[in-house]
Parts: sequence; structure tokens; C-alpha cells
Amino acid sequence: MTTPQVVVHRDKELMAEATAARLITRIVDAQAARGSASVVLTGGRNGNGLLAALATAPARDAVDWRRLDLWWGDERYVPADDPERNHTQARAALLDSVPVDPARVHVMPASDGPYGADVDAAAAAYAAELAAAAAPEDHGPVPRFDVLMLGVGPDTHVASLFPEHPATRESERTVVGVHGAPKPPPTRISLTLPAIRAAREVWLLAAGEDKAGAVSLALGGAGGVQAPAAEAYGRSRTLWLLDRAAASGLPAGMYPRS
Ligand SMILES: O=C1O[C@H](COP(=O)(O)O)[C@@H](O)[C@H](O)[C@H]1O
Repeated sequence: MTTPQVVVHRDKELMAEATAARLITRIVDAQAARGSASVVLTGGRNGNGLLAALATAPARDAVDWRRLDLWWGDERYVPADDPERNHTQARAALLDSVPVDPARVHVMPASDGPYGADVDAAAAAYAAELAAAAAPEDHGPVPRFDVLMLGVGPDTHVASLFPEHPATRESERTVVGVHGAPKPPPTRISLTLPAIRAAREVWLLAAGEDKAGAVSLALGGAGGVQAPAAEAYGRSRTLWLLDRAAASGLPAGMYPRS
């Protein structure tokens, strides 16, 4: 487990811009070191805000978009063109305006796809896709993602792992079908905590007053079943990227204040 580092920005706009700049640097460094990079995207307000900031970032063309694998941390199990899909929102925010290789954009299955209503089969298929992409040096059933991003929900959920939900206890599978999620839509696909922890770096994003309670609970020693965000960490780095409102419940001394 890596100790979380907390970075607090003035507001959500600056947080999105600074995180976009950070992500560009991380991708460019990974491409220089290993030839390609792999990033796991998140949905939600902060995830989409980051992608929109990336789309207009002055340095965005420093990324070789064709040498980038994109995965998702979770997806809503609805039809492929549904506006609720994280993929649909990511396309609008960024993916339709950069030259990504479609074969390297690893979209989670949709409910009108080959698995129909069987979300567990859809989740197993995504797990198989991850396993096929894992190299021997990754030493596990998923690639060693360079950066895995997670929006933190007001209830501390990350990906589609909700507090007290059975998916938070999963210790074997890397991807699960989620039934009865408390936030609509109820049927989802999610990476599990073991898959999340395979990433080199895990970045948790939270902005706004409605996230302050979740941030202080997760960083205040809660367990992963009560507060899934508390147990999302990377092998080399765990970074909490916040705005001042989301950080307002943290004790003095947890991050440098300006
Ligand atoms: O449902 C979801 O919510 C979280 C957080 O969303 P936010 O709008 O409260 O920031 C998101 O990270 C996740 O990917 C998504 O499916």
C-alpha cells in the first residue's frame, strides 16, 4: 500500500487543468520509457471535467495518441449510444477530437451488445480482454496501468464499488457485474479493488463541497467496505487531487495550505 499524497487546488477548474497537465506529462514519460502508455479513465463530473481540460490543453499534442491504451474503471450497463455511458461522455469530452487508435480504446460491453442482459458475462469478457493485454512482466491478470483515475462519489464510491456492496469485497475477480447499485443506473460493470491496485499510479479526483465528507472519511482511516475510496491505491503512488471545497474537512497538516 502506498501512502496517499494530497494535492489541493483552488477550484475545480484549476484542478481539471492541472490534472490534465500532470496526465500529459505522465503519458509522455511512459511512452518515452516503454513505447506506449496505458490509462484507465473514470466517469463522473470530475473525470469528464479532466477530459474536457485535456482536449483544450496547450500540450495535448505532445501525446502520441496512437500509442495509448485506454481502459475504463467502470461503466453503466445500458445501450451503447446511451448518454449515461461513461464512454459516450468521454467521446464527447475528448476522444472524438484526438487521433486515438480505436483498437486500443477498450470500451466495456453495453447492454445491447453480445451479452445482452447478462452483465456478469459482460464483466467476464472484459476481464478476459484485460488478461489478454497483460504482459508477462505485469505479473498478474491485468496490465500494470500507468495511471488509473477514479472519481470519488459523495458516498465514497469509486468506479462502481459502492459502500457495503458485495463488489467491494471481491478478492479474486478483476471485473464484476454490479447489481442493484444505489446510484442509477442500477446495473453496472466495475473493476475490483485488486485490479485497481495493480496500477502504478492511482489518482482519486474530488471537487465540490458535496465531496468533503467522503474525502475526510476515506482519508481518515475508514475501511474499504465502508468507504471503497479508502482502499484504492497504486503500487508506486496514490494521489488525491482535490479542490479546496472537497478538502475542507481534512485536518490541518494533511496538506500544505496556501
Ligand atoms: O457513477 C459514477 O460516479 C463516480 C463519481 O461521479 P461524480 O459525478 O460524483 O464525480 C464516477 O467516478 C464513476 O465512474 C461513475 O460511473
